[in-house]
Amino acid sequence: MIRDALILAIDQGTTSTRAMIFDGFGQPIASAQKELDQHYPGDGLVEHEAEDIWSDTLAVCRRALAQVAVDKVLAVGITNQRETAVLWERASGRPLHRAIVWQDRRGAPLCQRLVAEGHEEMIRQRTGLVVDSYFSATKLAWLLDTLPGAREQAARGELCFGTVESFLVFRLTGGALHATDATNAARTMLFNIHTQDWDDDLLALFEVPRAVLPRVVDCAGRFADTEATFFGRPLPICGLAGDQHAAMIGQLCTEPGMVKCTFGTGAFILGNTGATPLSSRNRLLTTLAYRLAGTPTYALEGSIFNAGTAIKWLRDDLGVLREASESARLAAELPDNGGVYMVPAFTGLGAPWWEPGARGAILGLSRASGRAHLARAALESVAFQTADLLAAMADDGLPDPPGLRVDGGMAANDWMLGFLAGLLERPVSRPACIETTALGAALLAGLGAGLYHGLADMASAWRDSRTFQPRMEATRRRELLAGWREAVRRVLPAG
Ligand SMILES: Nc1ncnc2c1ncn2[C@@H]1O[C@H](COP(=O)(O)OP(=O)(O)O)[C@@H](O)[C@H]1O
Ligand SMILES: O=P(O)(O)OC[C@H](O)CO
Repeated sequence: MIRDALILAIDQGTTSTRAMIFDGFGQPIASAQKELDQHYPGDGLVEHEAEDIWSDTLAVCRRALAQVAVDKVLAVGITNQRETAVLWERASGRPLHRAIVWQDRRGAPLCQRLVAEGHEEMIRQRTGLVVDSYFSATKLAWLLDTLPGAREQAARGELCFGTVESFLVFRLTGGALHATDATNAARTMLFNIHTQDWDDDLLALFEVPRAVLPRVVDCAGRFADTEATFFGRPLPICGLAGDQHAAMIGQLCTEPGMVKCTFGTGAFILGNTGATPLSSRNRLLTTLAYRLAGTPTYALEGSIFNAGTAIKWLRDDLGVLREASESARLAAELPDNGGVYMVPAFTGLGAPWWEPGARGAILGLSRASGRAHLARAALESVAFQTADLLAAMADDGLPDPPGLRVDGGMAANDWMLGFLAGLLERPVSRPACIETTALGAALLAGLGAGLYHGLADMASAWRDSRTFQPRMEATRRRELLAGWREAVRRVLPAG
């Protein structure tokens, strides 16, 4: 094995674009990052400039590659914010509209119609998803309905739809490859997770012509080379996965019952269910953990739409925090939460409520409440939502997880992880490399390039850095969870 080979991982996230270079042992060698501009053109609307996504990706890759010998780079792995929909011209590569971001709720009326018409159960059975505007299908339908002539052009094969990795692959290969991987496809609400193909009935329901859709590939393989002009020489693209699925790989959650949670803008908990797609009675999603050599491994997922956003909001909009990390110190200053709860439903509530109409609230304020209470309430809200989802997974039959593996920008917060361990009554482990999403993309690319011979061969890439043990009294836990449930009840629409 040539472990001195390097892998370039591209992690195109909601708030930033990163390029990281790893060695064959999963050690980070170089990185570069750029914040991505967010556009909020109206209530519940969230967009990104697809051209920014592209130019930022090129820029960070070049900056990271400048720190290493490019001839040692064996392969490229790409991972991405999922569900975000891009529609572009096949001939020119020009996007027809800003990318519609996963948090965007403009598809909600169409979702309501589909539910009213009785399609919910069929959609759930085939895609594993709850009917919600989070997924790409209603975003694509909106684009095809809104842009003049788009549906006809799409039917003639003149347009390409893709999630962000698909757009990047298209651009990086100079338009040679229009592909998506199975994990990203599984988030569109157009893909049948059992047949592993686009579903004709769903395409008919959303009036999406097959010609606009990318080819669906595995998460690892030799897909295509980047154009030589971008990085000085062609680099083979060998790994593709949605960011939460890449994090499953980066966290080495490769056995049934293993669970990871990534705390970024949102928070996403995935539990590996092996070869079996478990059907949830708690409105969790059935999704792919990954697909290798044509064989899907399934997962249950709970999606929290707003996690780090709450901290970012306190910092950028209210000016309550100077730095995101200050939230840990402030939370630790208080003996308890003082009865203050925050429900950060800025763009509705995700699993298990799926309530696009819910909006955020801060409850229980008194004259004694200060900025420390706000910081603590924001951090606690993320832990409460995580606890709700793990309880739902256990109820759905996921084997009892020994602990939780965490990563993402917010996993740097020791106070939150300690609180979470107490709430879950389980150890919470943070690996040495919390950039597990990028690591997962690199490992998949290494697998596709033949650097690793299988998942077991990658096991040494995961190293524990700190495990937070549960230390919370049972009565306290019960009181806190009761306070949280009451707060959620107050933001859910009546009835
Ligand atoms: N020490 C911290 N404590 C709490 N939240 C943090 C901390 N550091 C970063 N965050 C939050 O984490 C988010 C960034 O995480 P990241 O994984 O980079 O996000 P994404 O991949 O979704 O763009 C931001 O919303 C930020 O507010
Ligand atoms: O960009 P992130 O890391 O917040 O992840 C976004 C998710 O993939 C949305 O489903």
